[in-house]
Amino acid sequence: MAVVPENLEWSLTVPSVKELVIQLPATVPTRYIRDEKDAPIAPVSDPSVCIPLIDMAKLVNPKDREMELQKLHVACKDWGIFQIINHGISDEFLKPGSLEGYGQAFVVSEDQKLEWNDMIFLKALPTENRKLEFWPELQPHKFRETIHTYSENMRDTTVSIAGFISMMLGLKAEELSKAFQDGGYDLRLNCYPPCPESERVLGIASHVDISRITLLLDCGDTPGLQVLKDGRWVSVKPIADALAVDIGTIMKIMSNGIYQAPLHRAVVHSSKERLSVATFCYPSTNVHIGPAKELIKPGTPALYMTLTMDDYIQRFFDWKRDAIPFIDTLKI
Ligand SMILES: O=C(O)CCC(=O)C(=O)O
Ligand SMILES: [Fe+2]
Repeated sequence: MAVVPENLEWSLTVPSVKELVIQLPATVPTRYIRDEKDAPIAPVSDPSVCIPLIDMAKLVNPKDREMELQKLHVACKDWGIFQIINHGISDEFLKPGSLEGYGQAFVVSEDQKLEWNDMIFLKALPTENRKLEFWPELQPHKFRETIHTYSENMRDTTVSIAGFISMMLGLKAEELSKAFQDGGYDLRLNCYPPCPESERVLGIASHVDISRITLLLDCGDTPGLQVLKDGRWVSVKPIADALAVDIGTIMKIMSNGIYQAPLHRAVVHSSKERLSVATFCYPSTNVHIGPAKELIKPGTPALYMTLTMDDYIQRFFDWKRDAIPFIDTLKI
């Protein structure tokens, strides 16, 4: 008898999408097909639906800083996602090489729709969190060193963004930066093989990240990421050397709902493979998650409960995905 996962911490094993594609199917197994009606996709020609672009060089330049900080604040409030350029990470580390992936997470029933995606999920920082038995050792060449340096670069970038965000929210910048410095960083390497029925499947179904902040790297120029804004799916156009910064549920709670944690998804292409790397930043386990105390005043009560990181993760694993959005289960 098949083992049925009790919660989202365990996942049923599913076939590899890449292996399926090798057989050159003309159609796709029904388990991947999603024909249900969804929000419309915004036309790419509409300039009002372009996700905000933040220049990190301007954030550190006293002459341009004030304006760019305002842009950042508005991006977090209105979108919860933006792209950053001039983040200082060398190009070499934005190309993590050819990544191979296998597996899917959160598959809890045999008839649940599957994603057109093979992925590898790794705990990267702090280094003692690494379970090296899951890390490829010899192939791809230099995988371990590359991921090590890559995750450290992602941490440094997240720490600077956190500093700027805390300034705009009126929080103590050093405290938040320190919390991000000591946080946990997990990597999800997504591989979306080409799909003969690309319009009828999803690479990643619509979701909100449960992290504090997620940095997303497109390894190439094939678009795939879409974010839901005002009832329409907006495509994020990959920009060379840019990273997308996505506000997760923890940051939305911390900001007491001032910042958005947007629904996003990944669509796939009919003839091109797409690779992306998501770096999820979490607080370390001893940190409490809740609205920042500076933001709770008479007239602006806490909208979300405060709980330990362990409780937060446990609640996520026990959450029933089809019921209410996860963040709503944490409302006071
Ligand atoms: O591939 C993408 O652009 C989206 C990835 C994503 O949302 C995730 O891994 O959580
Ligand atoms: Fe995501």
